[in-house]
Amino acid sequence: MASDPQIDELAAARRLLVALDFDGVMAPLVDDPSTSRITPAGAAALERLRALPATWVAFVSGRPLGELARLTESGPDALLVGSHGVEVSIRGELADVALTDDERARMARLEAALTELVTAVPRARLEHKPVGFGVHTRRVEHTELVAPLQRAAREAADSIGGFTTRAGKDIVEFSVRAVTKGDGVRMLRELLTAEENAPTTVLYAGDDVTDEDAFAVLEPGDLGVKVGEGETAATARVADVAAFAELLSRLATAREASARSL
Ligand SMILES: O=P(O)(O)OC[C@H]1O[C@H](O[C@H]2O[C@H](CO)[C@@H](O)[C@H](O)[C@H]2O)[C@H](O)[C@@H](O)[C@@H]1O
Repeated sequence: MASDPQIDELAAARRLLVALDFDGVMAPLVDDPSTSRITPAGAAALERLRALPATWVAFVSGRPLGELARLTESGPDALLVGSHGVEVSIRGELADVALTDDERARMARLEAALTELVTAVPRARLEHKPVGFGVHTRRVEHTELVAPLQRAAREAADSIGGFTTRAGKDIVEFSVRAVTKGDGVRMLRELLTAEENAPTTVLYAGDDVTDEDAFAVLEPGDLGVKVGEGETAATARVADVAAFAELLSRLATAREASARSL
């Protein structure tokens, strides 16, 4: 759990960026990724934080940017990082991720290989992303088929070459770009700084291995919160999505009090 002094320190930050992973942090994991939603408690806490002065909320996700915007019901002012740091959108301005001919060709080869592999495993699913693919296995009933599928998918990517592979929760992902969520958090700091809103403090929360890249770029005074189990460089931990919504609510209450006392 984040301690009260940790929350109070965040609440008193001059300019606070709250940067959040989506799946497994704001939205509970579900079988069908298109139905994921932020919990009502999490949404209420975010609304309170967004209403505060010098406070920004951003999402940093492995999801494609367009889908992230839809699922988070983001408006034109949103700060969004999608595709594990590759796609960045700040207040509707979208950094271009035009694929090179070589990247396009390698993706086409991998798509053909993964389609064949996934089709052979009942209830496995291939997710198409702007710069890669995800091989989903959450719904596979014959669990003994999962490891061989994931191994064959990795081998296919390795034999084509130039892919970054990430293991997530019931998913293996392949990207033609090596950019990380850490790059995404750095980019958010830079873009807000260019608007003269440089965050003095960052709260980052994540539940997966890919979030470790973001924890790694946090600076003294920032806070990393790991949601759930697993090794982490984050200095605070909560049990699950509900506990993290509770943390955000505590932060909103403390920051509202600190805003009133200014
Ligand atoms: O960085 P995140 O926001 O945590 O996104 C990571 C991946 O999330 C999605 O997959 C995961 O969530 C699904 C819905 O709960 C679940 O069915 C799946 O098993 C999880 O791996 C998403 O589909 C991926 O594109 C994201 O990279």
